[in-house]
Amino acid sequence: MRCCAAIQAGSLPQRRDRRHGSAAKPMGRCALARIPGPVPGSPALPASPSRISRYRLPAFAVALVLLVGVAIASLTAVAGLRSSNAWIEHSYEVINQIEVVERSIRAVEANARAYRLTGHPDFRSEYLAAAPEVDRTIEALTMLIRDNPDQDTRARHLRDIARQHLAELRRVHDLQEARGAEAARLATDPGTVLRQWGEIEGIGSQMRRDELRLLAERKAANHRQAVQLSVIVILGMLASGAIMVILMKSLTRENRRALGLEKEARGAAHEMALSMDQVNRLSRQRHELSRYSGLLQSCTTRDEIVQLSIETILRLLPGASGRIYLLRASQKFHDSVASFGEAMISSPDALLPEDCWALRRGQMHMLAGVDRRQLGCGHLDPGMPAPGVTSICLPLSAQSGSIGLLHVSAPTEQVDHGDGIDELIGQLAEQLGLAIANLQLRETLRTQSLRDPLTGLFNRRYLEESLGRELQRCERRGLPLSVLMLDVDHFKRFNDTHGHAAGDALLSQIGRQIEAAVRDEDIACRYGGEEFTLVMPELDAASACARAERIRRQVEMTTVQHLGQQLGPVTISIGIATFPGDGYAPHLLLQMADATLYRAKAEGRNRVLHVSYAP
Ligand SMILES: Nc1nc2c(ncn2[C@@H]2O[C@H](COP(=O)(O)OP(=O)(O)OP(=O)(O)O)[C@@H](O)[C@H]2O)c(=O)[nH]1
Repeated sequence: MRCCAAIQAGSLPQRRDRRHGSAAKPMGRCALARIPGPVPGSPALPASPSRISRYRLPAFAVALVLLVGVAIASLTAVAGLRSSNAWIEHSYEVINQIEVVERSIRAVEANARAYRLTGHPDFRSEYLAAAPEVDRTIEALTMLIRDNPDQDTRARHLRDIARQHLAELRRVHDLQEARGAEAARLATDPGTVLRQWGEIEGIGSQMRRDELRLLAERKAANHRQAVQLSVIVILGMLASGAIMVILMKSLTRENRRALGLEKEARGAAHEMALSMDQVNRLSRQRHELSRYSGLLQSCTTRDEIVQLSIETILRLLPGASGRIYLLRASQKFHDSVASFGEAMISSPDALLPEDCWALRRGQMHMLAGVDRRQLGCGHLDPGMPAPGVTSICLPLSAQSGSIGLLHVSAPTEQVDHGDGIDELIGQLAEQLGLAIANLQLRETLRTQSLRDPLTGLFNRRYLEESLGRELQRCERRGLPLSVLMLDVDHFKRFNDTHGHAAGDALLSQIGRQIEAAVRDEDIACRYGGEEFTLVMPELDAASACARAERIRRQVEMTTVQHLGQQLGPVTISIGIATFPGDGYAPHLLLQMADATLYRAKAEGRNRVLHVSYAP
């Protein structure tokens, strides 16, 4: 498994480009092996929290303090305004009260004078009623301005003058009551009255002016306070508003960043899950391939290898179909030795190497059904691959070169899954090629160890192995078996006359003649030297004699071509022993055939002899 447990930033394994077998685009084969980068399409995020965020709390505190300050300042200013308004009202009250005092003195003065001039009792009543009012209004004025020492002094002075004036009026009134209007008029001192009245007016004016000055000052102070309050409120609101705006912006940015991170985390989790699936699938596939490798070691026949390979291919690609081809001995055609699955793309039973790009180039050739511009192999149906089907041709190679072809077709979505299944099938093909090549090599070696190199016939070892087996088989089935011993007559003389090489050529030719004369089930061997043995299962002595005679005649009629010379002809002698009449065991039959051969030699050579010892 290519996946690693540790997380590595951004390094993904490369997927092979299946169409050309080269490394290409990155794939998420190893999900654990990555920390996902920013999710595509997500807004660019700040790498770290904004600098403002660390001042956010103090900024909130400052904004809060500002708001509280503004509130306190506003309350204080409002209280100040209320107080200043009260003083303004107070000034108006004082001014008004001064007017009231002056009016009350004038009323007393006017009624007293009217009574003196007319003697009408109504004026007298008015005078008597108005006189006490003066004291009350002056007392009220004194109460209003008692906090202002200057005004208080003036008020007291005004009260004294007013009392003196009222006392003068009273004196004149009392005189009028006692001695008549004329006496009162004569007793009136206009100078004193005018002076007192002038003083009263003067004090009143002075008090009014002073109060008007105070009123102006209080109005100005009131205005200042109102302006200050406005400034404080505006500045406070602006400052706290600005802080709030900055904080809002910071929070919005932070929120956006958090949303981005969350989206990124969701994307990463999703990718991780997909990658885990891929890792598991890859692990299963690797396991299948390693199981295949293990079992392949134990396969002893080509059929087992082919069967195991097909089973593994179908485990890796459950919907696949295809064929396995092996190169014929003629080295020309590749014959199909097995097919599997329900063929999605048909390929013939035999094909020439020129028909397949994979065989020509010695590497995988893949065709995806969607792209018809790709080079298609000649052995596939025209118009193939079909849409949605991918065709993969993989050469089976060994050290000696190409020995066959694996053709697999499968649904494109299975092949194009991003987990390198084509690579796995490629590895399987490599192992399949090597396994078949090994098997072929083993068979060749085995054949070589059982064959005589000069004649191509089986050797004596194989004879001993197979004679016992064939004898048992015939015995079980109650059938005869004949053993023929053949020996070239006067071979030493032939050797001596024509040379050892000519002797070899003769032995080789006799071997070919014997091979051509026997049936498939017969076993033709070179027993040693110029001696041959034929095991003929299911053949009785008479039939064996007939066949032996045919061989003898063929050899007798044949000459050997050696170094441009026609040599021979030679003759052979043949001794025959037959089961069950001449023996029950392999070595007994061989001994009997050998003994008969020697007897044939002794009787004159160039003959076939069977001596029946049966009772
Ligand atoms: N060229 C050649 N000669 C062989 C080979 N093996 C054995 N010989 C020779 O075969 C000859 C056998 O001679 P003999 O056993 O005397 O038999 P013969 O000369 O055939 O006489 P008869 O069997 O009695 O007819 C010997 O000279 C061996 O050297 C071989 O592989 N090649």
